[in-house]
Amino acid sequence: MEEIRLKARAKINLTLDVTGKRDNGYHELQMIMQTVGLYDEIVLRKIPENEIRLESNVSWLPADNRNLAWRAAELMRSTYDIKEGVLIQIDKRIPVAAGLAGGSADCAAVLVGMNKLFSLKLPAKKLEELALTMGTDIPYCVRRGTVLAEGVGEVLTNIEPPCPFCYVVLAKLPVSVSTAKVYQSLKWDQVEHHPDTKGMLAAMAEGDVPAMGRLLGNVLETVTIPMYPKIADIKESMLENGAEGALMSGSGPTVFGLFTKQERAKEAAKILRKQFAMRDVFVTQIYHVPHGKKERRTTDGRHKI
Ligand SMILES: C[C@](O)(CO)[C@H](O)COP(=O)(O)OP(=O)(O)OC[C@H]1O[C@@H](n2ccc(N)nc2=O)[C@H](O)[C@@H]1O
Ligand SMILES: Nc1ncnc2c1ncn2[C@@H]1O[C@H](COP(=O)(O)OP(=O)(O)OP(=O)(O)O)[C@@H](O)[C@H]1O
Repeated sequence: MEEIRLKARAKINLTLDVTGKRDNGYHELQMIMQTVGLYDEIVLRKIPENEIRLESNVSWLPADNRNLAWRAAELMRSTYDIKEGVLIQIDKRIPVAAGLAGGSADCAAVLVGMNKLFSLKLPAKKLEELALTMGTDIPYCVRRGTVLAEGVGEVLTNIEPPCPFCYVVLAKLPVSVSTAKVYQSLKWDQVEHHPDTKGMLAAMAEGDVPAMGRLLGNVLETVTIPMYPKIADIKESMLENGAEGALMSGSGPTVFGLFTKQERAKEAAKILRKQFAMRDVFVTQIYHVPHGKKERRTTDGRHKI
């Protein structure tokens, strides 16, 4: 196999609670994470030169070891003594520094892709371990689906049945948020409203999207909304325009809304684009990871996952 094509999908946090802080500054989390349909497309290709090359459609995105996708390829090459080089092409669609784990998703996809491209046959658990050395969201991005994430984000429990299907509108203000700064500014022991994680798990088990909408919660909103009050206005607009619930994802600034009807989601997206002069508004949906899905070959011999 010379080339592999991958979809690196974005995540949303249906709940995000902080329950403590470790001596090293990292926070103890309890969050329900969910993959959505929006993805970056990544092609990995073997090249004869003993190096990693990275190209993307975003001119200002770093193409060296500052890029998490580059780092993933390098980690696999050095750990497993791979002599061949790799070209990474990223067609970026997930907004950057948005709370959607775009960089983490690219990184995870490259780990999965290198494992296949070089027939390393590493189990998913090993890929999740390698992922954690590069970022706390990355093990989840290797796993994907509906997952309860605890610890600093790396203790993962699959949730069965997964989140019920619904439409998701993502709306990102044209500002970038630093995850590190948000956590540094969080007064975790003064947070008054913690999300009801158990309640959310029960609502998901019932397949009750309206109840899920009422139970969405993210304590990082207490930091990011005062920085960008328009986030609260976007949430309100989503609710006025038919969302069952709306919440900031991760450290923000992206707001997501859950919709049971595709038409209403499309209409809300149209209104949001206009009302807040936002370009980054997407209508997507809950993504379910296919169970036991076999690798598929495209007609030209490339692999798809
Ligand atoms: C906000 C979330 O996206 C929710 O899913 C994640 O918790 C953040 O995941 P991430 O972007 O992969 O974060 P990392 O790259 O591991 O860490 C960025 C910074 O966030 C802070 N951080 C991260 C995770 C955590 N449990 N506690 C923290 O305080 C640390 O200061 C760290 O320097
Ligand atoms: N492949 C990549 N795609 C996007 N950003 C990347 C990538 N590699 C490194 N980065 C850097 O990572 C930083 C955060 O980008 P990212 O899009 O992952 O943020 P995020 O969506 O807030 O992530 P999270 O939700 O995990 O906190 C940016 O400053 C960006 O320059």
